[in-house]
Amino acid sequence: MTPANAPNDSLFTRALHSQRVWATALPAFDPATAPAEPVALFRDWFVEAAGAGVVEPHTMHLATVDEAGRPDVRTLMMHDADDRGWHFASHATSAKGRQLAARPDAALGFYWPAQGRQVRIRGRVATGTAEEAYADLHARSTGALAAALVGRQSEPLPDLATLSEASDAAWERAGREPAADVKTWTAYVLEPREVEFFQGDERRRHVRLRYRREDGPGWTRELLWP
Ligand SMILES: Cc1cc2nc3c(=O)[nH]c(=O)nc-3n(C[C@H](O)[C@H](O)[C@H](O)COP(=O)(O)O)c2cc1C
Repeated sequence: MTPANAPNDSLFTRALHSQRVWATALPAFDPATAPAEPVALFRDWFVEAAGAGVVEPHTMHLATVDEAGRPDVRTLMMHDADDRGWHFASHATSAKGRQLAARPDAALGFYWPAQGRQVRIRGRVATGTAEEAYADLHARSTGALAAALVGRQSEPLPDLATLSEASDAAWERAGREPAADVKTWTAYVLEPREVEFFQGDERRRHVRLRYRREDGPGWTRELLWP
């Protein structure tokens, strides 16, 4: 540690050491009452997270691997969760798009701190049709369309002025041409093989319930040591 870093390091250390998890009243979770299908439980927990005021409960982490097997992760918006799986959208030409095209195995993670709840999902990502991508692109705000119209996601950007110019042009076009298409915009669905629900507990007796399925339709359920 150099002297120049000392004040910042001590602020950092104090801030870090003052943090707590599972220090509030948390809901009880009885796995014996859990439904046979994980998506039903996920949808219940999502409604409860939104109702409890969890900030942006629809954001999730998507983990992929690149062609060399190196993991990558980023935050995305969940667009739906249904019998097919967990839906999201992005550019096929982005890093994640290229990684998923080469290796469609992926994982998602949600964390809802107000309730001490985590959900982890593993499976394969299927690519939706062009019609699904178009519908997704136009289901949301002008800002979402403008952001997609900017394109070139994950390419190196020479400077912020270049982004500002491209963004202004995209906002202008999104307003003038609300039906504009973005060919690289792609709808994806992660089809789950494993879904784990984690209910945190103040005394660290966390409850973990994992659903698993192979190729058949039914799910098996098992508890895991925390
Ligand atoms: C809260 C939040 C939501 C995001 N939602 C999306 C999204 O739905 N789709 C998307 O392509 N990128 C989204 N991003 C940006 C991604 O995290 C990421 O920067 C981008 O997709 C490029 O990732 P890649 O280089 O791994 O492909 C979001 C970022 C944040 C912080």
